[in-house]
Amino acid sequence: MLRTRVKICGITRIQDVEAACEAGADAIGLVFYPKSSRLVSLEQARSLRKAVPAFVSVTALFVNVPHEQVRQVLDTVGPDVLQFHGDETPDYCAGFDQPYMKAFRVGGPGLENPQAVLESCRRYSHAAAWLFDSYSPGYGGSGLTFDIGLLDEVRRASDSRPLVLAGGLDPLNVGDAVQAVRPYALDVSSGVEESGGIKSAEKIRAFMQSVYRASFS
Ligand SMILES: O=C(O)c1ccccc1NCC(=O)[C@H](O)[C@H](O)COP(=O)(O)O
Repeated sequence: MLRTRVKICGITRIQDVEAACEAGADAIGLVFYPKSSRLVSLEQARSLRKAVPAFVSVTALFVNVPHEQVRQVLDTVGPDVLQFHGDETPDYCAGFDQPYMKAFRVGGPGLENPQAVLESCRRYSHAAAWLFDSYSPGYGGSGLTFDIGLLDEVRRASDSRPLVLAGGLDPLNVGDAVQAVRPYALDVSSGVEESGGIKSAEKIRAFMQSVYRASFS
């Protein structure tokens, strides 16, 4: 059995890249959403990317940006995976010839029941993974949890993609979430932070320890 993979999202500082990688994170996320407290500039993103060791991947997160903006990040930063967290269409997401994750804001409009969640996901059949976050008036990184029962149909479906669980995870609740959902990976931001964009090495370590424990129990 493999340990559930972990992405630490919304990193803005080199020391947080180091803390995440030393604790065993599999991926880090860089946020290119202007309204986010975790927004990074292209220059910042390039420096952070260089600090990431081999075998740890880098995800670039966008919300409803023009195609050219994603291209610019691909060309200058070189992320491994794209994460679309807004209302991007399947054609748009597939248009970069790059692995991508589509985020679904579970419990929000059109995603209020398990069947609707599955139908929505199936539109993104080319996605490398489907990411499930809670609905919030902003687009994500809210620290809010959602009813994981809404993922029942997705978990049952035979054509499901790797499932990434997000939304309000922290060192205390992640163990139960892993055991209940058995996702491919977890994505966390607020739960390992001191404040917006400032991660806590201690919370990251505690989060990883909880994930290790739950993955093998
Ligand atoms: O982090 C942000 O500010 C953000 C802004 C807009 C869209 C998504 C954003 N973050 C996404 C994530 O950090 C994670 O994928 C996920 O939403 C978990 O966030 P959290 O509930 O804070 O752990």
